[in-house]
Amino acid sequence: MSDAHAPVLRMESVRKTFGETVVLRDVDLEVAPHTVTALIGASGSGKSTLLRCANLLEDIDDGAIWLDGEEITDPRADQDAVRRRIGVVFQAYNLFPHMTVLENITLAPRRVHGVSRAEAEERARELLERLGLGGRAGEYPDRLSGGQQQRVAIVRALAVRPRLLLLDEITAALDPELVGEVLAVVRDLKADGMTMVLATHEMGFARDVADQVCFLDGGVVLERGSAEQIFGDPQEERTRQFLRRIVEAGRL
Ligand SMILES: Nc1ncnc2c1ncn2[C@@H]1O[C@H](COP(=O)(O)OP(=O)(O)OP(=O)(O)O)[C@@H](O)[C@H]1O
Repeated sequence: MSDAHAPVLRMESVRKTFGETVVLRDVDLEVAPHTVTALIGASGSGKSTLLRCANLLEDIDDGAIWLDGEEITDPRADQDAVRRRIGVVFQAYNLFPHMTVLENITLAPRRVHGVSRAEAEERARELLERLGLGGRAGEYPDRLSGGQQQRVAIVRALAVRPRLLLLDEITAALDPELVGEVLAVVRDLKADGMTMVLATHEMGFARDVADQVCFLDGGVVLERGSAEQIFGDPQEERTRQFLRRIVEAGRL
């Protein structure tokens, strides 16, 4: 697509069921280039499933999804090629314990993208430096803190130069004092213009960093808007209730 303003990701009327359970219903989403979309909502509201559908890790039951104007849910779409354009970071870092940081990061560029070892290592070292991990390339993951491991997982996702980055609760497994360093990385990536969709329980962070906030409730995007609007002037009672509970829990 040549239109610089066309959505990077678009979902239309997406429905996802697991057996009898409808997990996403009629989900519409548009993610503009160089923006951050935060998915918020109670546990089980469908945030992770939405991200997994966007990356084709889950098949959808109805609706359609486009990446850069190409319908990726079209059965003729090359799913592997689509996944190569989307970086994903999960709550669990999923680093290979028997590989060094550098090997973890260069695996996909070399094996999947056919990048030469020299080029893959150069890019990896550049990213490690940028994310404050210069000097860690030769370490094994278990020698790193949770926050450092998660930053390595982010570097690994960035190493293939993704068009879109999906971040699923990337701070959920971290000790509170390590959360900040990972969120700082997301802020930096936003400043660099990376397009991101993130599911998060870190409301303060969502309010600060997101251009668009979607509140999910029972698999429906019940309310969406700017961070200012959703956190400052929510229209739906369910959104107000959710945010009230967050405030009461001292998490906003
Ligand atoms: N593979 C699966 N099989 C059956 N049900 C599933 C599966 N994955 C998710 N679900 C169900 O789908 C619903 C939405 O789950 P999902 O993980 O997307 O929610 P979430 O908003 O990301 O929750 P959390 O904030 O706890 O991560 C839940 O009811 C969950 O039990």
